[in-house]
Amino acid sequence: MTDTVRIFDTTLRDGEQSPGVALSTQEKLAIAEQLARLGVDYLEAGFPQASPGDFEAVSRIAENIKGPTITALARCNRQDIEQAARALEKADKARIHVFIATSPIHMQAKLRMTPEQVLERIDQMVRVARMYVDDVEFSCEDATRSQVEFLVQAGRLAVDAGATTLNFPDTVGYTTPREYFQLITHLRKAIADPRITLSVHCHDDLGLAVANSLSGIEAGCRQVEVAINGIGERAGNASLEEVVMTLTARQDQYHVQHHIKTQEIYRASQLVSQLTGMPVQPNKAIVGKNAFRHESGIHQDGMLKDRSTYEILTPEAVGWGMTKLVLGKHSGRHALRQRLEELGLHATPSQIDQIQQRVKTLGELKSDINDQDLEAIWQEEVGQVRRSRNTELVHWQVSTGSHNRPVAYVSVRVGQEIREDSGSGDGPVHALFQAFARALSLDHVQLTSYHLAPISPGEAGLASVRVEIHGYDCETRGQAADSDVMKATAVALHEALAYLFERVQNVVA
Ligand SMILES: CC(=O)SCCNC(=O)CCNC(=O)[C@H](O)C(C)(C)COP(=O)(O)OP(=O)(O)OC[C@H]1O[C@@H](n2cnc3c(N)ncnc32)[C@H](O)[C@@H]1OP(=O)(O)O
Ligand SMILES: CC(C)C(=O)C(=O)O
Repeated sequence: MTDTVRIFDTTLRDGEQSPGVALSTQEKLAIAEQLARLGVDYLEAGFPQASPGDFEAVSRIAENIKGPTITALARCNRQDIEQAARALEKADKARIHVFIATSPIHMQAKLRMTPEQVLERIDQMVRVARMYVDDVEFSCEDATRSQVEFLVQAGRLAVDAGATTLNFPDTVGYTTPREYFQLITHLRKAIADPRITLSVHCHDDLGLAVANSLSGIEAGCRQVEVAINGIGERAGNASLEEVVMTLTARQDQYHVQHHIKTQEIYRASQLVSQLTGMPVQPNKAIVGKNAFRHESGIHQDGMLKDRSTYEILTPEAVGWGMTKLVLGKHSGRHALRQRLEELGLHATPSQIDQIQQRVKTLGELKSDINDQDLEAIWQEEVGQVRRSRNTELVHWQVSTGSHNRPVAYVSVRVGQEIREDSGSGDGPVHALFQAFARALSLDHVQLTSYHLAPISPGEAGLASVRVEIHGYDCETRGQAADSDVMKATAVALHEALAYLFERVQNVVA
């Protein structure tokens, strides 16, 4: 029998706890689709009790994403667990993940509970979770600063109450590989129940999250909790790509299998970076821009003679450099369909027509359309990051220069009605924002964030624009990609303001 480590992805839960990150439901669905394609075993979709938005996102993912077991986080209280169960109702495979802190500092200072009260709560709440699902994970938050015998007690109690996975997180990134190995080895022997999966969840405060996770696996954990690009609370979580590729490249050391389709890693990394607005550092292992680039002469000479002189992994293994056909303005539908299929992206004939128009327009500016360009276009035309169809951006125009104040004019269709207006501002983005706000009669709105990032290199490469708008007691976001930065800005502003407009209309109606 093969020994398999289950990959539990928490990009959409702990990953979204990264300061400055707030994903919309559509963006979470787009990431969840890619995580399913990647082959993660468990997909932690969120914390439904945290907000109505989180609840909606978990529910939509549970309903629409097939393959992984969809997981929702809950504190050890009845409301959180019931809310998680409601959000997971439509999932084919569901898990509730309940947690409570077990370290003296967390119990005393944060929970204000005695150890006995914590144990009682674990027993009660794991039982409540089991009333809703058969698959319950229990986590001892701050396990690595907890007393070992208390962890044993908590773990045994959770198992007796029905937990099927026990997770011992290094919540504050405090442990070291050797210490964690010893802790997990002790817990495995003391709890000794072959029906239970032990799990690790490591944070990167000391830069040891991946090393500690691998230590946990060596000590017998068969679930590892990770996030794409290592995003997460504070310094982040162990990165999925680093853990998975270490297990892959060093089979000789770890002797375990996993279910990840490694060729999907690079795409997942790009999508998460684009939608969260968190760039990947160039020297990041596996997915950084420089991860497979060789600069110095001696290295290049070695590479030309035999790639394995300086490459322990091939870029193709993680989905880099798979392009076989060069797409551009002369490409036809066949080539386009084939490339999309190679990338695992499905589109109907009419969607292919729309994508082809976008590819041709971009091809006028850029000689070869790479996979990142194509995926960004697909996401907008077919994928989950598609535009609202209730209002339509008909026309936009912006003018700026050294001697005139930027002015913008926009025209938007709302149902049968065409609404037009103009605006001026300190810069062209502000002018466009004003024009849209006036056209949609949105008086109390503020542009709180504007983020511009290149998607693909080169002068005419696609750029992604993300905006955040505050108004009417709500934060909305818009995102668009285009080689024309102002066009991407107009589409993103329209998307965010159209959402607010529809919300205000619904409230009034
Ligand atoms: C290690 C981790 O990553 S844990 C997950 C962290 N994720 C989040 O916090 C998600 C976002 N959080 C939120 O939206 C909010 O904190 C909410 C909705 C969950 C709770 O909001 P509030 O009710 O306003 O409480 P607040 O966040 O201020 O305090 C947390 C409360 O939960 C209690 N609590 C914390 N963890 C647990 C737990 N695992 N089980 C039971 N109670 C807990 C705290 O003791 C505190 O209780 P108190 O109000 O009686 O003092
Ligand atoms: C809820 C748990 C698993 C967690 O996120 C942590 O301890 O870091």
